[in-house]
Amino acid sequence: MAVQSKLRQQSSWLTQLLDPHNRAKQGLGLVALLVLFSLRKQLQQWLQQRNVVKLARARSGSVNLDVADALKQVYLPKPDGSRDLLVPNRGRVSRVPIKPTTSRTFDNDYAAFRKLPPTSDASAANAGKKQLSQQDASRTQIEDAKAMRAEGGAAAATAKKVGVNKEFFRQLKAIFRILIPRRNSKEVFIFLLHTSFLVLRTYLSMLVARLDGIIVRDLVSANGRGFLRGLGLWFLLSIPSTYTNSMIRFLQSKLAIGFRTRLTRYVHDLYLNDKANFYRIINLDGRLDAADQYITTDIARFCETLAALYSNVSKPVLDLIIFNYALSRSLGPLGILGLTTNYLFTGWILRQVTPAFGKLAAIEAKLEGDFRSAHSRLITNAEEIAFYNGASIEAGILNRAYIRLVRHVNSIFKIRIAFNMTEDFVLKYAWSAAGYVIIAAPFLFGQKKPQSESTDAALPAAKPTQIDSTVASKTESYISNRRLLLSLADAGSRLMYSYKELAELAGFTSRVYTLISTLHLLNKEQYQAMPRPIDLAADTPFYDLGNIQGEVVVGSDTVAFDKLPIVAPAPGLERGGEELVKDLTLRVKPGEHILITGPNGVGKTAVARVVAGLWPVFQGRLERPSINDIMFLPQRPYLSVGSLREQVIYPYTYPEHVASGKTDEDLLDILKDVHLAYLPSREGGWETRKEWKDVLSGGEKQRMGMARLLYHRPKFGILDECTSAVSTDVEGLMYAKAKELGITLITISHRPSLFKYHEVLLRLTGENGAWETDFIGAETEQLSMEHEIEDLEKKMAEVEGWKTRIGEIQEELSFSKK
Ligand SMILES: Nc1ncnc2c1ncn2[C@@H]1O[C@H](COP(=O)(O)OP(=O)(O)OP(=O)(O)O)[C@@H](O)[C@H]1O
Repeated sequence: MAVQSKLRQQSSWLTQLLDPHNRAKQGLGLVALLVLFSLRKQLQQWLQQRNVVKLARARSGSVNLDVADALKQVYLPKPDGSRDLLVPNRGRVSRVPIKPTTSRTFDNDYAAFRKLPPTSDASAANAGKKQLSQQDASRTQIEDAKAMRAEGGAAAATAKKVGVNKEFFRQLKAIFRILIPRRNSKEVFIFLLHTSFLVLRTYLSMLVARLDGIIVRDLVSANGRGFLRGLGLWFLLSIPSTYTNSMIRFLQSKLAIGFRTRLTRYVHDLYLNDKANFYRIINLDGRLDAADQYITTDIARFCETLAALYSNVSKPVLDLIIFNYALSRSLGPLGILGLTTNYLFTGWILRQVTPAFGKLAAIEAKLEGDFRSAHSRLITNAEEIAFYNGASIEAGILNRAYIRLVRHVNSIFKIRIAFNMTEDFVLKYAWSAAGYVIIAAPFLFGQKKPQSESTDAALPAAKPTQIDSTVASKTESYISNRRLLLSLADAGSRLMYSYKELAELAGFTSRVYTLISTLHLLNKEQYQAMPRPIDLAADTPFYDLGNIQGEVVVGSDTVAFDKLPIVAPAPGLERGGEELVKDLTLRVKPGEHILITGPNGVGKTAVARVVAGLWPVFQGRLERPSINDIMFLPQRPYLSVGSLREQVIYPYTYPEHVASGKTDEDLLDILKDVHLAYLPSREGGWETRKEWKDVLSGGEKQRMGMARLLYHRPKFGILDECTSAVSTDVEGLMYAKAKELGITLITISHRPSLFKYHEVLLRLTGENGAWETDFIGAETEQLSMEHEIEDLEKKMAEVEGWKTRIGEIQEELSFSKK
């Protein structure tokens, strides 16, 4: 009998805890809790396998690679066209499959991103540009004004209307296409799991509130056993509660990193494709200033804020619903009416005092970007700046960028003082006071017993106590309600904090959207269109990036220009692009080597830019070979991060080099041709990895550029003063070798000594875009030879003078010794 009563007592006790009105739901909750708890290990394993680095697949992969192999190459191509990124990791090699975003995906997404936000950096830039045109801008003025724009008004004008509005939700919707591309994306799974844990946390909070009340009730009624049992259950509850909390944080981070990976890959695929959008964004567009800041920092902050926001919003919303429901059963309709009025009124007050956090966040991000790019410029040009002793002026530029950032951040801090005060007062004090009043009313005025009391009375009776059971029951009810109210206040304040985060998210969303939108537009060659100035004479051509009419034929076996003006683009400027060469008409057939000369700044490199597709063909027609048959060598050779071998084979990857069938011996032969054969032994072999741009001299770098040409053997080579730092004798040998390999040379140079390696001369005169061609036949070549002979004879004539001077010096020295 005693045992039975004990059992009954215990079961009634548990029943009270697990809300007698909702046993089915509670049961389900507990089951879910247990299932999640037991699946913990499997879940983590699954996440690791799928997302973290996909290491396991690499280890058991069909190709066994060691770290040395992974250092040789970045990617491993696969038969289906995708590639595995090789990541050396703790002495092993991980293979991370990289599936490039398809052009179909980009086409599908284009419609969602084609509308650039009306008030972004673009508007700031345009505002500056408009001022410019009024000043009849000369090039210097343009540069000055560009600097002013970057320095001054841009930040203030940035993202004027950024905030939680319709535009924000439109942009967020567009970005979600990338974040969650499919219904079965892994982020959906993480999201659902995250949501389950959030629900579980709220459920556990309710159990804690209820248990709290029961413990105090047992305490008040001097029920020692009940109290101890409650304490035991309290610790038991702490296990799932702490686990739930850490899982929420874990899944939130997973969601953030998952989003970031998706966005970064998408942006990289759009930024670094064959259309060279990374070049266009700087040279053919004035809408963004520092894309690196957008890609590295803004995307990361956007993803972190978004992932955090979900748990920060959903948890308090869920809490508000569930706790209000629970309270409504204790406090009755009048209590709920009081609570709702309180929420609405205080919410309205807070809305009034909330500053425009979105706009502030966007400006802060822009200023951070400016500060960062100032540092990047210093690193890129460290040697030049050091030679000029330009540290102090650079310090000024950096400090100015930093001070502008700090001033802005400080102003945010100040704005926040008043807001935080109001927020704290409302959420901590006003809400608590309202809570006290609502709970106390039934007790003080005794008009109505709290409902929970009657509910409890309906339960199987708790152990009879010596103390007045009404007091115990009232205390229990009070403690439970008080805890629920405190949790409600907490949920409310978290919701308010989330609103702040939502506003900040609007700022980051605007930046990320602007980046993706600009890249999409550039990818479709949609540049900023400008209207033709009214005062422009009818016969003056107007080259607007929004109106490109030229035709480009890729795949031809010649390089041909047909009435093609070479125009320096001027993104967003009202006067349009500047015509450097007028209607160029010329055909370069294989074997017809051509030399382009002309004064500085006339547009020689511009011709190469147009052929390479970096600058648009505004009018006329261009024919050029496909990308594999033409190679461009710039004046400043770029040296990549990688081994010595990778410097020669650039832009080939190691597998492409292996597939080409060329060996290290072939590479050494090439280095011999450019007089760099000493490099592999001097630098410690082909695998040596160094910061090559600092290791090699100016002339060595240029010879490395020529080595690349001899390695790839394209049909055409466009050489833009790429041997200006190489001695003339070695330069001649390299040109002869290139011709011997069948490469047709289109050389840009001022050196007459190069005439003899070419058949045709294109001279750009710089007078109203005029140009002329000439055959470098015997006559021209002889003329250039004669020039050289003349030079040498002049020098020979000076020899006698130098000899006399040496004699004089020696005489003076012997005289001074005496
Ligand atoms: N990205 C650009 N946007 C607008 N104008 C440019 C750009 N790059 C160069 N220019 C301008 O185009 C003109 C031609 O430049 P280009 O580099 O073709 O000269 P160049 O004839 O090769 O001179 P040099 O002999 O000094 O190398 C110059 O006036 C230059 O200022």
